[in-house]
Amino acid sequence: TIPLLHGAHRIGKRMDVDMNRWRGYGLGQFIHWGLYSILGGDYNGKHYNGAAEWIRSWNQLPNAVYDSLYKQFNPKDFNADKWAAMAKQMGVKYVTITTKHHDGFCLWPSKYTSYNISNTPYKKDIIKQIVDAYTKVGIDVYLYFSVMDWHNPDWRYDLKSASDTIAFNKFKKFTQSQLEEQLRMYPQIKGFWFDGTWDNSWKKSGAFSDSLDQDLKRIHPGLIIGSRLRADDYGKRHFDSNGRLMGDYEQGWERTIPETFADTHGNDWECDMTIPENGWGYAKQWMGHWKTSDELIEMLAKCVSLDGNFVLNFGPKPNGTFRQKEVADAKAIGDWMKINNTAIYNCAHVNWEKQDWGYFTTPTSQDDKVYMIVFNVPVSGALRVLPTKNILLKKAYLLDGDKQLSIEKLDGSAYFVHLPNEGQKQPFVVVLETEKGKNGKQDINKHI
Ligand SMILES: COc1ccc([C@@H]2N[C@@H](C)[C@@H](O)[C@H]2O)cc1
Repeated sequence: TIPLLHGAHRIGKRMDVDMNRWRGYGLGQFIHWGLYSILGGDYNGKHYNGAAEWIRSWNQLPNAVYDSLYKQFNPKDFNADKWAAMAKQMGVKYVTITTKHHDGFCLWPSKYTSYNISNTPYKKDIIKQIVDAYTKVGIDVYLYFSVMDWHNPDWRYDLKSASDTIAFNKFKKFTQSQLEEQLRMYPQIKGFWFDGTWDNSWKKSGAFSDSLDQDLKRIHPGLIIGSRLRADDYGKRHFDSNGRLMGDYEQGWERTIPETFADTHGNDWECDMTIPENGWGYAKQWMGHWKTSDELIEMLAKCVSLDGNFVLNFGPKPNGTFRQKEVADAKAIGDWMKINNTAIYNCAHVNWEKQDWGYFTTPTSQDDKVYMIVFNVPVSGALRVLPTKNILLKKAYLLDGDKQLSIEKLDGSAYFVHLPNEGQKQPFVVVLETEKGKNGKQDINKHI
């Protein structure tokens, strides 16, 4: 291996109580809210089709115009308790909220820049209200923080001169000050979600990213930080020059989900997903296909079946309310979770052969129980199950209502679980109770 000072300092998963809680969340909410929400991807009646929170960077409008939007920010209908209640009904266990996106505007009253919420007509601390309201209903809070800051004159994309280095050193101090300020002001938070760390200036700041990670965790033991913060001695990100994950979980699955367990490299990971095709901040016109709640529930099941968490993004309007489609999806997911969350919360991957009807999960607390989250019922109504060697199926029943299902032993160690022929209209869960077989020989293959 390559000797590294600022590579991964841990091999394998974090197994402390905070990370075990993170591992069991299953479902989270992302919220992107800021000055970009005012424009919603439009300017002067023209709609631009990039991600709406990036409008400042696409030169659709003069920077000065964008940077004065804070004078209009006054979300009259914002009510953090209503946001938290919607999230609670949806069944999310954690929320990640933008405190500062790439545009540099701070939703909290930072003392390190005047470009913050206290200088808007709204004045009040949005982050504190959200942290308090979500914590009150038992949802853990994580803070999104963009390192890249288009508003700060000391930000640099690359370090090409002594003056770049002097400016960027000031910028790094500013960054650390803002993060330590957030830890002091919002001690209830459980972690940071970093973004904006792909440029050369940060790739050349591996030592700083390592010391920052350690400083924040020293101030706030148990803090959870994903793999998008750090760069190693050679500018490698997420995985260091020896291929080891730098961070408490793999934070790279943005609008995409691993296909197989192998794709997860056996790490903890999180998928962050938009309901439209792309775009995180409020957009008046959403791009492409609007995912249905059934599609979103299947993505959630797939993530949990592969040992990941599924985090769904919401982009509130400038007045602090959510668009109708987001409210409807939160309700539909919540209604499904109310019945089926046993197969999601504190569940993990099952290393049985993947089947077409859906996804397996297993409760981390019980290894003799397996859940089948069924999306595609075959016309035969027979769901094939191929456990790993020496695992036998004892019982099968519907999670919702306990109706017993008949199990048919097939050749080898496979089974059919036969469904009743009432047509389920929603994805549903079958519970399997298993037992270890005598370590007798498996049936030989009769088709010699
Ligand atoms: C293709 O490059 C990017 C860079 C940043 C992003 C940001 N990360 C998401 C979580 C949003 O904050 C988006 O603006 C998306 C795509």
